[in-house]
Amino acid sequence: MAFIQVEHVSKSYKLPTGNLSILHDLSFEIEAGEFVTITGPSGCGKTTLLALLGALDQPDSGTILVDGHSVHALGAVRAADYRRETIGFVFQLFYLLPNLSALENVMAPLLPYRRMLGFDLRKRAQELLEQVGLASRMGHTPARLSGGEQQRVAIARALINQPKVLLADEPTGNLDPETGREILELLREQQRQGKQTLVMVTHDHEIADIADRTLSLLKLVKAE
Ligand SMILES: Nc1ncnc2c1ncn2[C@@H]1O[C@H](COP(=O)(O)OP(=O)(O)OP(=O)(O)O)[C@@H](O)[C@H]1O
Repeated sequence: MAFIQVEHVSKSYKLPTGNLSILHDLSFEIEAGEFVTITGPSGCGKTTLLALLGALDQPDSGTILVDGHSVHALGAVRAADYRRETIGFVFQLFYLLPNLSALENVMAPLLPYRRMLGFDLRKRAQELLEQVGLASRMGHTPARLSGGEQQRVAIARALINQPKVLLADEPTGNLDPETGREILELLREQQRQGKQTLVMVTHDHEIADIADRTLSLLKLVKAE
């Protein structure tokens, strides 16, 4: 069985004017450890698909299995457990907490569970910041970091729970080309080391070219 199995998934959004149908009977598989990019025209549903894989939202119909577990119809608590245990998210706009230091941002997702963890959270966060090249910036708040450095913090944060799956939504979209390449290499290196499955939404064909595989979505948005 494939590590990620998406079968006959459809998704629409309810608007005051009616339903906006985005994904239609979508099926695909992703193997463990693969680096897959999702491409397609603006508005075709790439971010929506990533949200479904991360159980941030639910499909109208169809099934999504990740590592053998159904994730398409989880309640809020189990969805949060699934994300904490299995998923690391990296976003285009970083979404770091502005009043926290880099170190505190990396620790933040697991801070409420600190006493239940079988490891030293602060030590792991420090190690991750070292791995992403920010050993000397741990005490800085996001405002004192460049865009590339902020994305490095966000990558360390995504890795704090040692996720099996990394979901990245245009992680280089807000960076200049050179910094974007560095961030991509970093993500790739971390993914190889951690043997994670990496699913990345991107508009950048160069990124799609270095991925193991690309899923191209068509724009089939329909108002009903
Ligand atoms: N929560 C929501 N409620 C209503 N409509 C939404 C919602 N989220 C997304 N949409 C609409 O669904 C469509 C798909 O959005 P989505 O963000 O998944 O596309 P995308 O392919 O990631 O686009 P882009 O490349 O521009 O980021 C768009 O028309 C968007 O306006």
